[in-house]
Amino acid sequence: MASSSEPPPRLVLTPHDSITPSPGPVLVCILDGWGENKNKDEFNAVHSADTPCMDALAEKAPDRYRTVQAHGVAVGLPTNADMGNSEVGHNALGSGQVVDQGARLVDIALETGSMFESDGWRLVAQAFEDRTVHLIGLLSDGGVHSRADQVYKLLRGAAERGAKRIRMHILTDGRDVPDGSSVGFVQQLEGELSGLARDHGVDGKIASGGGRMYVTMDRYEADWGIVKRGWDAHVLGRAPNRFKDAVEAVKTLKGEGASAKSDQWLEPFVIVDEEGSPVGTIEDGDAVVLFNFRADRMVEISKAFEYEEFAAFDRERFPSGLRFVGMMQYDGDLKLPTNYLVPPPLINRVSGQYLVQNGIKTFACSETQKFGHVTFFWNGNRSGYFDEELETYVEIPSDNVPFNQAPDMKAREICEAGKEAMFSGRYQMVRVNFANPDMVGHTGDLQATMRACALVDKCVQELLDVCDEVNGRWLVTADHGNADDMVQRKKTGEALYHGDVPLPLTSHTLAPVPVAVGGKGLPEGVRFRQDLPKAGLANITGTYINLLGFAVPDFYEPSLIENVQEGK
Ligand SMILES: O=C(O)[C@H](O)COP(=O)(O)O
Ligand SMILES: [Mn+2]
Ligand SMILES: [Mn+2]
Repeated sequence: MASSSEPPPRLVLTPHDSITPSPGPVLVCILDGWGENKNKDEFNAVHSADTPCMDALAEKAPDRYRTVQAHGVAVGLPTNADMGNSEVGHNALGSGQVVDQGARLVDIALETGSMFESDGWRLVAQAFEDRTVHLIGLLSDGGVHSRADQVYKLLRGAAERGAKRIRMHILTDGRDVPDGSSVGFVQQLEGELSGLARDHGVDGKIASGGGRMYVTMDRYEADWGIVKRGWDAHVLGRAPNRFKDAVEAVKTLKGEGASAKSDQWLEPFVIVDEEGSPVGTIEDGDAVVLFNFRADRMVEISKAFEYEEFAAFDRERFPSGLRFVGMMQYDGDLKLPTNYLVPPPLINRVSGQYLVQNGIKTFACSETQKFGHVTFFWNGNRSGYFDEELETYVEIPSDNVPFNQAPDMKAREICEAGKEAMFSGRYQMVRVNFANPDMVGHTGDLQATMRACALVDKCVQELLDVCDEVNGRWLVTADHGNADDMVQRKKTGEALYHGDVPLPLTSHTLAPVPVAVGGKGLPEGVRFRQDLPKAGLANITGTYINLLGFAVPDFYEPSLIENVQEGK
């Protein structure tokens, strides 16, 4: 994450030797969470939905259709058991590079101990003697925003180095991990805290929490009310639900049977002592550590803790002298937060920098929930424009509802904006992201997700038609799987049921994702190379740079395409 204050590198694109500049715009279309899963039963919403456009891309032009890896080490994650996600996926799509991502960098900082020698850690350590250390974040082993094993190592590191009083503020998951798993994670954390009391005499307690989609972890300013609920619970010790015990809190708020709430949406709670006082409000001089490594859902809460001037909601009390750190610096341009434990991935010379330095005009659009994906993540975790003259970013406001209740989301509006941008003749590159397969997929609602996939397929067809009409070239792909598997499975692949109800899968998948290229403006001889069977998302950057008519910068992963009728 470099800052825009660095002198910009001089980045020159050279013409491709056989693919001429595109006569019309190059459309890059991201279907968020649309995997190509080999398991094609009724729980694969991509497969089960009516998707004539994507089906035809695969069937009618097989040498212009393939899949690429979107998970694990191919996108900079620690292991191939790690599913892909929007952050690492869009980083790769926008930068043409595979970099070690947050999850891996934190693992390394814990293994080598460098985390405990960082300036950020020294700041936290100032609170060990006579103040409280608060840890706030997503409690699960999803590995998308955080990992419980890293949190436990962090806790032990603090205890071994003299922390005396620790309070945990936990967001329950059920989105990157199965719904219902949060009780187990809370029990596990309680076990860790008991171990710290036994081995190091640490007074450690869970102090507050709530579901990640309802408390604290908003993103892209979709709904600041979510962050306020978190502030009230974590800092002020105020929530509509008060319990003496965190396991009881999560079990009760979740409820049972048909009216059970998803872990993602639990109401905020605080833990109180025998007298009814909150056990862990955040006070002057305390240390606060946000333990998520991923940025998007930590930016707003970071602003609430860091900015003295702050208007998004009334904080009522702003503790003074806080020792506030993030697991990482979440926004390099804003330098937010100022203090952090692990330096974030450095993603330099991203495609957006190349495009503006070569005068290419770009249009990027999505709805709020994915807006930062096609801008901030795409640009290597940089907020703002590289060049406002050459770039137009359009955000369509998302609804604030569970998306199975509105599975169309803003697909139609995004489609219209993309068409208009192509018709306008103002842009050489138009990129859009459709949020539906991912956001509806995360609800675990199979029918709604099928509807979402069918609508997105229609929108893609409309965009491709317009792209052809204006003599453009197009590339359709996705950032990771999600909608392609909507059920939890046994190791053998069979669906798991509770009684006769299938157990929903709300998380992403390990599936590869489709890539299709085409367009009236594309030379006939362009097709996918056969020699890159293990290609991943980072290979797509060079591919759209070729579609624009340029050669791929040397240090980027190679392009997926070749022109077998050179000069035509
Ligand atoms: O934050 C989320 O919504 C999920 O944890 C991951 O989804 P995304 O990576 O597609 O944003
Ligand atoms: Mn995504
Ligand atoms: Mn997702």
